[in-house]
Amino acid sequence: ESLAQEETEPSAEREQEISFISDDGTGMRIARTPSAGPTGEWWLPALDFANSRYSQLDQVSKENVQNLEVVTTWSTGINHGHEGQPLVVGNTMYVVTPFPNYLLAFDMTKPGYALKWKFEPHPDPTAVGKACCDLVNRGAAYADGKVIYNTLDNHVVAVNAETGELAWMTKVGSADEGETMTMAPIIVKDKVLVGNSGGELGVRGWLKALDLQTGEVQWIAYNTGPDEETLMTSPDFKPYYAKDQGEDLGVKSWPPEQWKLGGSTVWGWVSYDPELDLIYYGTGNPGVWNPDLRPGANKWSLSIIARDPETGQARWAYQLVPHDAWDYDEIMENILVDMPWKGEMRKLLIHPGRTGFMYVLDRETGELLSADKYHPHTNWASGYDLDTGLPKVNEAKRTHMGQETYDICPSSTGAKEVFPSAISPRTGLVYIPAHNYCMNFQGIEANYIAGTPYLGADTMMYPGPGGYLGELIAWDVVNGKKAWGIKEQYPLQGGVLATSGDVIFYGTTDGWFKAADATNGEVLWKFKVSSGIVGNPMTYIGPDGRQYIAIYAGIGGWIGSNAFEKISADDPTAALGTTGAAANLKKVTARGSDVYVFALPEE
Ligand SMILES: O=C(O)c1cc(C(=O)O)c2c(n1)C(=O)C(=O)c1cc(C(=O)O)[nH]c1-2
Repeated sequence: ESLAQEETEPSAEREQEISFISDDGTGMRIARTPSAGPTGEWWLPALDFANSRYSQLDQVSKENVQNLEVVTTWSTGINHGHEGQPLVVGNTMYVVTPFPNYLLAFDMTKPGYALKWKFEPHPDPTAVGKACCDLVNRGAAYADGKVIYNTLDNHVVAVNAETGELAWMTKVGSADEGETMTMAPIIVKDKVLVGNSGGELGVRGWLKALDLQTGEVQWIAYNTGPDEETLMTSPDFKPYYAKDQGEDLGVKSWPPEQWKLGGSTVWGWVSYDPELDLIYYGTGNPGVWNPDLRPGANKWSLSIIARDPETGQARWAYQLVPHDAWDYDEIMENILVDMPWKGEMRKLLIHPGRTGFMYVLDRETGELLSADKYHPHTNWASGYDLDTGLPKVNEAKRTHMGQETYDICPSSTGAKEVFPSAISPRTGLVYIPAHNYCMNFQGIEANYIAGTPYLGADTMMYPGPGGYLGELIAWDVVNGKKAWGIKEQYPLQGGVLATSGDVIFYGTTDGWFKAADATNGEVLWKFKVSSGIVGNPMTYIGPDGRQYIAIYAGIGGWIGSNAFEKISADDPTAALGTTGAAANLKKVTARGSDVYVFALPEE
């Protein structure tokens, strides 16, 4: 009896620390742990491990949001895409810039937020030529007195949050091989979790865990290759669907040796469920884009993988799209909530897919509970078979070598990009920053040369039907349908914040920062910032007890780089084929590098 007690104690202890944010109206609940920081601060990229981007702050509400004013602004001086979001720890705000990846610390107790220090990691400029999609960075995470983030040249850096001194730095990838890093780490207990970019250069995707204290690599989970290397050897590894079961699928689902160039990178978001003690992430496109050069399912590209953070061993894996023919990276955010589902409380994983489908899974088992089109023009598949977990592919839209396939929706840029959604337990809605593009796609020959583009496709993207390029879609999870949407002339390439004041914040690529009513989508306030927005809004309580809202203004990223002077609007294949979709961004915005902070007027 005493033995059993001992065994259950650690997890019981863990669970005691977990609190839940909930709302009686929807029955939705979101786990929060002390390691996500106190209410009013912002320690993790997505605020919490659930990737909810839902703040409990309510001083700014739908009744008063129209009074928001600028409190302070400053320029980071780096004119590339400002993705991600600041962190707030105590009275300090931390900002990571695009390459050369400065970390700036601002003293929020000083008027105008005086700079406390600037950390310069001096990344190797070789990485600049390897990044597919501008020189972006999606932010930092805080734990144990350290601010931790990735540099474009594949270093994970931990900086003393107080002094700005380097605590440790670990090189985890090789720019010579085409690897870069743009994603924001999360810190689970004593492990820092990071992933690589380079799916367009034939790299092999991975997730690595580093020791929070020393920066030493604890485990590496590749997303292609033998089970030994994908860490799928545990008896607890139980993929839900037959199609995902079997030995060494990360080798056998590829032509010989192709898995070594198989992409499936991790450049998006990682989630963690402290109760189940599992991490979740999505993987990118298989290398090479041309599907005829890699017959097979190409595991584990376009998959959602659940792992034990301690060992890295996989618990389940579900491939959303076998044998991708459209470059649909599925590194999108996985939002973890518990919710009544068909009369029963379920532990859900919500994944707004690049494919245009909203995937809802049971995150204990990896079972697909629903997959509904949230992008109305999605035509590469008609739906999903929930018994097999397979998409019902429209073969007329499957791309091939030497053959142009026309009018595929959505395009490779997806029905949404990496820019993250938010969820609100008060409304039961997921707020998705979506866009509306279709494409023509042709597979072509590709030769692998380490560290150079390895695409094997000509793509041309253009606006989808309807006369709009962006839409903030409020999606009713349980009923599997759109509740409402806010159409935007330009593509949405920034994240969303939801608050318990029932306000949704988001930014547009033409530089409008907007607040909308979370219940019905009425735009309540908007402010024109200096440059297009590709960052994610965040909120916190300042030293004076007031609620503040921060956002970056600085156009960039893949689609956003069409605003850069060097991209020719006359070349439809420039910016990886997106100029047809976004060339006119140049007319409405230009490069920027600003942080904006807003608040209600002082009483
Ligand atoms: O396959 C990859 O490794 C990889 C990496 C990245 C990146 O690191 O930013 C992007 C993409 N793919 C990609 O497909 C894509 O659409 C994209 C857009 C952006 C952006 O910041 O706007 N990055 C990336």
